[in-house]
Amino acid sequence: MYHLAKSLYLAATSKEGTSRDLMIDRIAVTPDLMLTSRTEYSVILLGLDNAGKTTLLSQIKALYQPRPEGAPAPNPGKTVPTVGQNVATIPLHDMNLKIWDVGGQISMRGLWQSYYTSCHAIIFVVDSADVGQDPDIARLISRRASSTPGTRTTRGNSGAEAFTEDNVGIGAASSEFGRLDECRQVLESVLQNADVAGVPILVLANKQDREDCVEVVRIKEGLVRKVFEGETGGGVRDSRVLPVSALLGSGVQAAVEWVQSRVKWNKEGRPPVMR
Ligand SMILES: Nc1nc2c(ncn2[C@@H]2O[C@H](COP(=O)(O)OP(=O)(O)OP(=O)(O)O)[C@@H](O)[C@H]2O)c(=O)[nH]1
Ligand SMILES: [Mg+2]
Repeated sequence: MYHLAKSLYLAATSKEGTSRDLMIDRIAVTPDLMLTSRTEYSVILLGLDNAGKTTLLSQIKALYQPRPEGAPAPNPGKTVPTVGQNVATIPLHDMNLKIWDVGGQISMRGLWQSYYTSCHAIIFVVDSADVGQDPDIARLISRRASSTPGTRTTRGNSGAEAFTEDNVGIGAASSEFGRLDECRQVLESVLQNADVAGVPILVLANKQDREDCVEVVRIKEGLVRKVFEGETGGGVRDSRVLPVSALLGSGVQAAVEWVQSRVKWNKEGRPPVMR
């Protein structure tokens, strides 16, 4: 009787030990946990409404997020104007990128600053088909000065005309410069914000697949370089201008890789979070 009880006890305890070990093993290799217990950097997508931020996020998800075998790739072309935010966690080999896509309509832009203190990089998306064929902000400013001598206009902080829902947006009357001036003002206001001082910025000249788009070099020289070198440029930071088509996916991988390298370089200034 004693021997029977002892062997039953040993069998019970050794089985318990085995199953606990197995459980620990299984927890250690669960893919979900591997995803969540990693270095995480946050990226915000900014830019005017209709620039292509949500399309870009969908394309990044389609390229980087694992999906069940046989599942169709999501169609990044179907979007509605973003009210609020979309967010996705993108697993890369050495980090997770948590990408926040926030609405670009005027009424949404006030929310952007609540993302500034915790972001590690900014992607500013420009619609390359809506900045005119010669997107040079110097021309824009001199044209405005000569066409309105002595007239008074409503001005924003940086001397630009104040934009309202009525005079801008995709439904507004088109001008030779498209939405270049609005884009300049919005980019300047982002750079000027002290909460994003030193944060790397990638400017994407999007919609490069469209026939009426302007080349990335024109956007870089005429808009981005002038804004960065101007008095509202906001100090020293890593920056780059790249061409993409969020719709077709071209250039998207290079954009993600640029962000991936820069958040690491800047990790002393903005350390990642561990999840
Ligand atoms: N041809 C072309 N169209 C694009 C591209 N990217 C976006 N679009 C189109 O542009 C429109 C607006 O795209 P969204 O991604 O919704 O723009 P958004 O920046 O998120 O706009 P908000 O949410 O209002 O801030 C949609 O019709 C997209 O299909 C692109 O690379 N090429
Ligand atoms: Mg959107």
